[in-house]
Amino acid sequence: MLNNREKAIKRISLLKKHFRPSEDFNRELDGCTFDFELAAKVVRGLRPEVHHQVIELVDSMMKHNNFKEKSRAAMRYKTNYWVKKILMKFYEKGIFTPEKVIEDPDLLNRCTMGISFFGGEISTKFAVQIGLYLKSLKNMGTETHKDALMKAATLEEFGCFCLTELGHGSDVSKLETTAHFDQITNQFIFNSPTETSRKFWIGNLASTATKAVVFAQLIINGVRHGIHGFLIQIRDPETHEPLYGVTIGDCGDKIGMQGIDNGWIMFDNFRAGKKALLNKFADISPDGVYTSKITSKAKRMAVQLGGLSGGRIAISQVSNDCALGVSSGALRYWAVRKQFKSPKTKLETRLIDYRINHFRLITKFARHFIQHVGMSKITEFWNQYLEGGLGAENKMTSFAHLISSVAKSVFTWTTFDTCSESRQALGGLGYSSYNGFGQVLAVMDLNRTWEGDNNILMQQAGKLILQNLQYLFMEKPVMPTFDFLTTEMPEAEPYSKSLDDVMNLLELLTYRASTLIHQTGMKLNFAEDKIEAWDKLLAFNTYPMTFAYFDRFLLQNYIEFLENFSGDQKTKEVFTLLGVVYAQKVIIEDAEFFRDYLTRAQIDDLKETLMDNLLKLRKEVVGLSYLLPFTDKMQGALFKLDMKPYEHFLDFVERSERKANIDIDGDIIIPVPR
Ligand SMILES: Cc1cc2nc3c(=O)[nH]c(=O)nc-3n(C[C@H](O)[C@H](O)[C@H](O)COP(=O)(O)OP(=O)(O)OC[C@H]3O[C@@H](n4cnc5c(N)ncnc54)[C@H](O)[C@@H]3O)c2cc1C
Repeated sequence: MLNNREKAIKRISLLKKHFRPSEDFNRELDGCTFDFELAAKVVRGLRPEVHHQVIELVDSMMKHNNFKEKSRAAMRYKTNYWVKKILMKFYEKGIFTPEKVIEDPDLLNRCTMGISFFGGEISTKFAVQIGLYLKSLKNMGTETHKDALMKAATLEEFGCFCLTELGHGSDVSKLETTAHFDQITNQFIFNSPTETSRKFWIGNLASTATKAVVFAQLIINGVRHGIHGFLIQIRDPETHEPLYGVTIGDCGDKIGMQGIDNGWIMFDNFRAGKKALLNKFADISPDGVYTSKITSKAKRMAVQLGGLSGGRIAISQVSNDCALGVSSGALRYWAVRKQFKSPKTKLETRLIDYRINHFRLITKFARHFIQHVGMSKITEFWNQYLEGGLGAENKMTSFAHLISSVAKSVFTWTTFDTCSESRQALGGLGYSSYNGFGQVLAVMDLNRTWEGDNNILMQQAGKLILQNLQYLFMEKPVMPTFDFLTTEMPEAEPYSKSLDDVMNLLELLTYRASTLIHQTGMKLNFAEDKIEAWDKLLAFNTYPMTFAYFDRFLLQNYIEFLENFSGDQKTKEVFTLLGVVYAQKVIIEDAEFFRDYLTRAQIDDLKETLMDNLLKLRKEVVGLSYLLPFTDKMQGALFKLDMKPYEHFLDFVERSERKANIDIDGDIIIPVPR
């Protein structure tokens, strides 16, 4: 029988040819009480096998993680190079086919997001080409646009997704770009009437794309029909020059994502044929009459853009993976790094053995682990929604929007926070670019803004949560995950059950979610000026309610995961402990809410229990960090799986000195002026 250490070595050896672990690795893995192989199988099973295949294939293709020492131009060149190389390899190996990508662009989008640690730019470029451009052609286009779909899937044509303008990003109903239909020539005439109507921030636009999906106000005979999507050629396929009537520029330097060519575009009486309209949800008849089954402009826009929220699911996944990877790496480093002698043992203490550090990072690791399990359920919901087809009649539409919005907000906010704490956890060495934090923090920062700014998404999610309360009073069925809600607000009464039991913790989180939903609903209902009240209630009512709903959902889902786990008792205990720590921290952070249920003494006891639980987790957590599907090339220099941080870090530093003017993987020489 292999012990945990040997099982872990066997698994890592599959990814890494010569895995020679340090003594620290041996000690940490020997200390774990759970069954490594079983737990790894369970964690891996949370994702379709193709996710792992993609990571393993890309891992085998890369020489090094691309830590940046490159110019913007070199980064862009490398990004395009790798996107093409990786996709063609997927096709060659049969992991995907162009037809499969067209059929299920969300799957490729999520899989390629999973490789973001090889380079955030590479996965973002896939997201722009597949998750935005190809998917909008699929969702909004018809037979007419089939050819462009195939060219997008094979990368014969690169495209971009032009929604945001300089003046408006969140409120896209106010976009200013116009598309007048000219009935005489049967053409659309595109214009950017103001400076603020310039499409801005558009990925792939500055130098890559020849085609664009452009969102503009459709105007026929002076009548405005709202925002519609159009597919247009923007550059000459031979010369790559912008077409007549199109001006394209570069958005310039950014605080990250240098490998993505974000650009701006303006139109001056640019003409495109009638086929440019992506006409699944609206069309123009041969005699120039506008037709659409969806009568409301707002609904039409929501349906057109709705399917794109799959990008939010992918961002949620990649963010949480990143947080798990980074916090795991920091915990491994802490298991090696020592500072200060213990007055008791007279030996230097490992950073991971300080109790404050348990609180700093093990609590975060636990949350991201619970979110990791939650992600699998959220993806399941998303796939159910897609099965219903896009359109106003799909009953899952509102729920899909709710769950993707709140997941994206919570996962990206918690990830940014975890990355920042992990950077600090590495002390001064965390500031070296070879540990990847510059890139990671920049990307995770961006994830909070694009695909819908988190604050906007929280408002939209809040509205949809409250809709469920209304449904209950109207005796209509509620959305999935709202079974806990009733027309009665829970009575607040002293709670005497154990706070170290995951089911009891769920009970408390259920009271909290249910009470906050009722309280917010009531305040809005009784407000004289509902618009004013909505704005005022966001900070102390709607946001806390939305977080509370999601915290509860995550725990409920995690308990289902535990109930379905059929392995040994010890492994189950460790998994349970993660859930308990997650929920205890949530309750302590919102002790103010629980004051009607829990006395001050109970909260103080809970804090002690949490610290004791963290101590128990301390001996498991480094082993747990190896369960996750991360490969060595994804890790920063200090995070390597063999737990020899100084060796790897110095290797990076020395290589960088030797090759100060050479790209880290030795491919491009960047001339240094002498
Ligand atoms: C690197 C990068 C790449 C991008 N790529 C693309 C792309 O390929 N295609 C594309 O179309 N777009 C792209 N975007 C644009 C991105 O989607 C938008 O920036 C984003 O949706 C936010 O819009 P905004 O910048 O207009 O912010 P704003 O809407 O101006 O928001 C600014 C702040 O105001 C807050 N706010 C706004 N409205 C309200 C309100 N009602 N109540 C309270 N607070 C509010 C927001 O929460 C935010 O914090 C990209 C952006 C970046 C930075």
